[in-house]
Amino acid sequence: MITMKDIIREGNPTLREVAEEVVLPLSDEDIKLGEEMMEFLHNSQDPVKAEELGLRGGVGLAAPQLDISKRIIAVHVPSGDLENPEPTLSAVMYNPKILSHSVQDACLGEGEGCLSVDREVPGYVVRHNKITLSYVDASGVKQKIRLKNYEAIVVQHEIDHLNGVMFYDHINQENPYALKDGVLVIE
Ligand SMILES: CC(C)(C)[C@H](NC(=O)Nc1cc(F)cc(F)c1)C(=O)N(CC(=O)NO)CC1CCCC1
Ligand SMILES: [Zn+2]
Repeated sequence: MITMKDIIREGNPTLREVAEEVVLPLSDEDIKLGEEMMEFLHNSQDPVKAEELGLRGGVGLAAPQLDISKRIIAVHVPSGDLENPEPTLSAVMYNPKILSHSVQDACLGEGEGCLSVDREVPGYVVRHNKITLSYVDASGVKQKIRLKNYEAIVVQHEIDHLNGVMFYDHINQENPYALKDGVLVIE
């Protein structure tokens, strides 16, 4: 079972590598890894388990964060209201690829953090507001989906990890809260 000790932190060179595409058909090993990554996200969002296991509440995870330089990500975005337990996005994605994106950019009003970064790095992380994404799912089926707003931000944050990019690479050094006209701030 994945816990925080399995997650590498900034400074580990693996976080700056470009990860390798996963070979298809998916191996049992890669399928199992995806399941474990999703289990981590579920556990991390369960107050009892997160407390027991000392987990930070995670919404996404990329294989390079486990020191495995493969193009695998897991995302689990809760719906946000307790009545509706259905997550708005929950998927293990193999070889995810952004096919196209909106001209419209967006950022989280709160800025971003990272499970591999044990410090606050303030500032806006400007990303695409909408993306069209292809990936292979855990059943080996090629999927093509469109995402926007928070879900799109999460997936872009995870795909960055597959390309050795950290969220703070996007922050404007001169003025971390500088915003070009028209960037949507997502609260
Ligand atoms: C770094 C951390 C603060 C833990 C961040 N979570 C988060 O922003 N909020 C959150 C946590 C939940 F459990 C459920 C929920 F809906 C929201 C996160 O998981 N990531 C993922 C990560 O580090 N992947 O490598 C960072 C987010 C910043 C923007 C998108 C992902
Ligand atoms: Zn991260």
